[in-house]
Amino acid sequence: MSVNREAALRAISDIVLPDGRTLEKADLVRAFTVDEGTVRFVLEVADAAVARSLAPVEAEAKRRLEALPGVSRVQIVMTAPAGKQSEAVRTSGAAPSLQIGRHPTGQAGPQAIPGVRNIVAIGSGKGGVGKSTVTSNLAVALARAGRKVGLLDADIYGPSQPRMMGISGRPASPDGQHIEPLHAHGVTVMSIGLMLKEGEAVVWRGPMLMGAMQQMLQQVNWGELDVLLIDLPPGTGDVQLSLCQKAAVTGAVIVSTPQDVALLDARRAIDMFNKLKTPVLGLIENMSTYVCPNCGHEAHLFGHGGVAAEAAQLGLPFLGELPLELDVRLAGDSGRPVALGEGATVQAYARLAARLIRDGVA
Ligand SMILES: Nc1ncnc2c1ncn2[C@@H]1O[C@H](COP(=O)(O)OP(=O)(O)OP(=O)(O)O)[C@@H](O)[C@H]1O
Repeated sequence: MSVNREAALRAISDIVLPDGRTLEKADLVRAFTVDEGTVRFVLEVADAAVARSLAPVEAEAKRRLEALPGVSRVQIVMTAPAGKQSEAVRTSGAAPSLQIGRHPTGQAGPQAIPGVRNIVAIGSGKGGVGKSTVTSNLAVALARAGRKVGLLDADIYGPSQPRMMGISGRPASPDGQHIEPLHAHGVTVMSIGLMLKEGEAVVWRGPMLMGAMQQMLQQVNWGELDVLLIDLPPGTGDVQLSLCQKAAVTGAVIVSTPQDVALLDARRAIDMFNKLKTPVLGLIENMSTYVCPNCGHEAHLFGHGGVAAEAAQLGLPFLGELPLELDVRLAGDSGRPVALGEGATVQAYARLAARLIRDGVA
């Protein structure tokens, strides 16, 4: 049996603070989530002294929540709002170094981003299958097809879009509240990697990731977009969860190589999106065929057709296959995605872009 979010929130709402207000009245609870028996939330406090005075409140909240049937774990993070982070406080992970903005705030449900017509998440079960490469090239192909495209690099554990799209430098925030995205190859780009010190995000836990994702979605000046592509980290973790909880995601595209092991992980990713009630728009086979640049011989290094077969079995659209080609990697490494040029791979990306436009999701 699992407890629902509202019941869990209700259980702590009337805890009385030292100043006589209830927890609900004081509005200190942020990013309250219940996930398979784990309750997590942030107690946002003014400074370290207030945090100390609230220790009994934290203990009481933990006690009450742990007493609820179906709750196996309670994680409470006490932290100061942005701008007060140096005085802070005690957290179960490091505070986000997005110095502008705020910690995660309560939100009724998934929200649209003003001006953004579609949000398409690009995911994969396994790392290294080419998800970021596909995202950058698809973004360029959609821009070449005349669409207004945004690209959010949410791969906090290995943000590669700055390199692939050829952008660098910390994005500006003239008002201290909103982040100005960068622009490259006709695409509006933001990477969480540009806002972090190296290695920082790896210690973050659920609430911190959630806050950072919320900022990337809602505080970046995305402008008018036909589609915002989101390059997710591989696997099925807190970023995916935060995204689908915070943003009205149009759907997810899954990238896989044809290998069985990659497909197995892709199935897990699909299962996660199904659980999060995010439609899966289809599957893409990357590194499908290798054409020798010298003799033109075709080889299938990772097998071929496995993703199409998997899509058919799952009753999902197969969106297309993309060849394994040296130029793809070289272009990615040089910051100029291969889709900016001409040739067979470029046409494959153009077909993929046309398909998403035709399906009304880009
Ligand atoms: N079709 C392709 N042909 C040649 N090289 C490719 C192709 N797709 C991806 N690569 C290369 O494979 C490597 C991994 O690709 P990429 O970083 O896009 O994968 P990923 O799934 O996003 O990985 P991560 O798990 O790190 O997020 C990169 O060096 C990239 O240039």
